[in-house]
Amino acid sequence: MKQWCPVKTFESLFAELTERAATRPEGSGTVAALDSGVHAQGKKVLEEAGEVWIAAEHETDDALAEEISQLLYWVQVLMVGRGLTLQDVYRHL
Ligand SMILES: N=c1c2ncn([C@@H]3O[C@H](COP(=O)(O)OP(=O)(O)OP(=O)(O)O)[C@@H](O)[C@H]3O)c2ncn1[C@@H]1O[C@H](COP(=O)(O)O)[C@@H](O)[C@H]1O
Repeated sequence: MKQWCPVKTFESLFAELTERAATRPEGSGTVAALDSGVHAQGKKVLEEAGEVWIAAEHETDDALAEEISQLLYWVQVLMVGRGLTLQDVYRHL
């Protein structure tokens, strides 16, 4: 039988990463990403942004979507690391 798989959203991923930061489960890549510090996180944001740009110019829609998902993840890691909430960002939209 096929397992039910909830759809992940920007908000639910942020909640998941916030929970990882609080509980620090063993083997979590997010915990390692948070521990790597703001300088390393910022470099990942830039790297993923560059990959989004390249994918937008040269790759398929699906490849572009995957790169965008990675950019969103690293932006969220940076936010959680700095202690920003979604509301801190949304109030500027
Ligand atoms: N959505 C993500 C996610 N997106 C990107 N990444 C990480 O970001 C890195 C992407 O950087 P790289 O570009 O170096 O990765 P790559 O494998 O070389 O891929 P390409 O960009 O070259 O295609 C990978 O190492 C991934 O581990 C993510 N790591 C985790 N998540 C989600 O975050 C949640 C918590 O994850 P854990 O903390 O690992 O439990 C889970 O829902 C995960 O699905």
